[in-house]
Amino acid sequence: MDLDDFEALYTAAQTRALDSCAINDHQIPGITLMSRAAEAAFDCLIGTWAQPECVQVLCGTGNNGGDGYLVADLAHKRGIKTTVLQLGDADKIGGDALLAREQALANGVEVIPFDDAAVLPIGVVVDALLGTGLGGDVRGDYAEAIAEINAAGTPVLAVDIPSGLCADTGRVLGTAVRADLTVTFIGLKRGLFALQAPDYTGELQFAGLGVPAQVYRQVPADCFRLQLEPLLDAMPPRPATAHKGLYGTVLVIGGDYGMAGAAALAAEAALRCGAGLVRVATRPQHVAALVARTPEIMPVGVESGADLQPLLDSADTLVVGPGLGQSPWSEYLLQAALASGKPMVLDADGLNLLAAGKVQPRPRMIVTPHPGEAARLLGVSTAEVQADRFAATSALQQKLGGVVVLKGNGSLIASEKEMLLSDYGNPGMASGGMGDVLSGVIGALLAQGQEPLAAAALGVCLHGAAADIAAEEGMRGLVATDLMPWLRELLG
Ligand SMILES: NC(=O)C1=CN([C@@H]2O[C@H](COP(=O)(O)OP(=O)(O)OC[C@H]3O[C@@H](n4cnc5c(N)ncnc54)[C@H](O)[C@@H]3O)[C@@H](O)[C@H]2O)[C@H](O)CC1
Ligand SMILES: [K+]
Repeated sequence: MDLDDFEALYTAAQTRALDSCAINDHQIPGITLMSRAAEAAFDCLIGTWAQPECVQVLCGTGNNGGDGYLVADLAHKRGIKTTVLQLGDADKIGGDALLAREQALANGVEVIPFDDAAVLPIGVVVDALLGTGLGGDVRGDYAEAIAEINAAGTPVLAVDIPSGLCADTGRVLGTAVRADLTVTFIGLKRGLFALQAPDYTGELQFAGLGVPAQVYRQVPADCFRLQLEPLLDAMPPRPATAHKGLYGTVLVIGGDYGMAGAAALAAEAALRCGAGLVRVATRPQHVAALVARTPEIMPVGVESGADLQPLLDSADTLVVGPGLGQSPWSEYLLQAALASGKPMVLDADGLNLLAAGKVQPRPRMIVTPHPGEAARLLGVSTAEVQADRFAATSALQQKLGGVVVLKGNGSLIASEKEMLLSDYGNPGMASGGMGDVLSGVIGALLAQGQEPLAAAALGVCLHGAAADIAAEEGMRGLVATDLMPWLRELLG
């Protein structure tokens, strides 16, 4: 996998390092960067809303506010009625932000203390309150200003990041601006793609501000935003001499009483993603139903060790967990699967048995927890996992080894060295069975020779992209089976 194919994502600290590298090592003055940021934001504003009747710019006392003053200056010069509502104590403004404020004032821009004004429900509002300098939950007037922006009912452009959104995690820190458009500078912040961020950023535009490429080599990123196309290119074309033996045998292990459907979904997804053969080790009572649903899969009823071993021997890849349950039967099957040493995707109840200490992890697994399963595996609350998904995913990877997929908005895929983010997918995926399909997708890609990280990355993006197409007919009522035709179409 070539990470150069993907956009780098940065933390707030890394973005500040990019800024200072551009300023100190490449002699681009901070005020020049700020002017370029303002020009980029203003161009997006005009490009989106043409000539608004007025522009209200809410400015904080830091450099995000500095950007805002220069946006106001540009709007004023364009003949647009412009007002700056200024938060905080003007005496606190320094550095480049002070230069920007002085420039706007000198050019006749109206600047009013926020305390003496209100956000009016007219024109376009520009949010230049808080950027990457946000520290902790939004305090005092800033919270009030955000509430007024969100209540004004006008189009909102957020400068760099919607104020109140954490650039590192995507969390809303108390409150945040709901923007229609966010123009972010120099580096894509990873928080713009995680958790609730899409509900707050609106359309996202990036402006590099003419920072030399060398700066990005001097400040390396440790997280990358996946794109489906380059990952698909890694799947080799099928030769004329293709036969099913070339594309691996996937063994799905699961489907305890009442949960045969989970195993069926994983098995069908594996077939739809190109596995050569798919077998299912499940309760004997489920065999007929599974065959009836998908005649191409080969379910085998297992109750004892003797039954399972031949299936493990003939499999290239295991998908353990869909509908596995947590009974003694479940535990036995998982123990045997782990002992086989075969490449494995471990999901659902397989993860819960692992978290309960019923089995020990082994290297080279791909685990695919949702936040609750990750929380159990880490011994923390789900809220703690969601509070910093990046940290939780790294911690779980360090604990288990192998590859960890933390599902949810902005799914994360981590190996020992890499952290990858997929922002494919949509809220319609919040329905039972989606995780079972994902585990089958990844199992099929592993069986076809993809390395674990590549199989997980492609599988997550494929799964989310298929759901995005299926959701075009409506998010509510989107079910896991709806993904099947699109998995096949996207893989080609
Ligand atoms: N560095 C550059 O050359 C460029 C920076 N850009 C813009 O600058 C901001 C980052 O600016 P910074 O001064 O570091 O911080 P902020 O303006 O984001 O905020 C600091 C400001 O806010 C107050 N504050 C912090 N936390 C809170 C809180 N929880 N509640 C209330 N108030 C808070 C703090 O007191 C400061 O006054 C970056 O995002 C870009 O927009 C240029 O774009 C590029 C050049
Ligand atoms: K902002």
